Amino acid sequence: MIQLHDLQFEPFISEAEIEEAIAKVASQLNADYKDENPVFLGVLNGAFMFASDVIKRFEGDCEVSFVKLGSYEGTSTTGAVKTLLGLNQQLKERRVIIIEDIVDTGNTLEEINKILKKEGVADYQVATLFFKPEAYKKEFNIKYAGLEIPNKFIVGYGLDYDGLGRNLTKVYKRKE
Ligand SMILES: O=P(O)(O)OC[C@H]1O[C@H](OP(=O)(O)OP(=O)(O)O)[C@H](O)[C@@H]1O
Ligand code: HPA
Repeated sequence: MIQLHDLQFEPFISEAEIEEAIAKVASQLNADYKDENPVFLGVLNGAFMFASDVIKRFEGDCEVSFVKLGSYEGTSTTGAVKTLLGLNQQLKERRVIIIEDIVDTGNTLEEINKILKKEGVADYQVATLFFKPEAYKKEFNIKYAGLEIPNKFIVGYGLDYDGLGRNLTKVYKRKE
């Protein structure tokens, strides 16, 4: 059990399970994009760890870029996704893979959809380490999902509770 701010969290997903999920996504990305010179677009802050681990396993040429979006306060979404750091690279006619730590309600993804449509990319897909199907309310298909998880608030491996917990190497869920 760990404590972050006022809340307690219990172990939920082990390092081995995370490793296996990363390897699965990496092998799918290698199969689909190896000769495509894609752009990996990481969504900060949460995706920094997954981006590093999955992109290291990519075996073709690729480019890496980041945007910074935010919408969570405490353990819930505000519903308003703010762009805190926008694109700094031309993505016109490029194949883009959005790298997320988690897709939850899909609000963040919807905002990125808008950004990428304006850029005129060739196509884009999402690769996320964690996916909460019960919480997801949008149409866009989540093609690459490492692990589907129930609708619980989690921390660790990039994910935070009010700034804490991103450095944890396994994932914890909020104690009920
Ligand atoms: O599908 P959604 O409900 O939009 O949730 C997913 C988003 O929420 C988290 O970001 P957050 O807004 O907490 O910012 P952070 O990455 O800086 O922690 C996470 O990193 C995803 O980007
Ligand atoms: O379960 C979560 N934990 C931390 N941050 C998040 N952002 C969306 N869902 C989550």
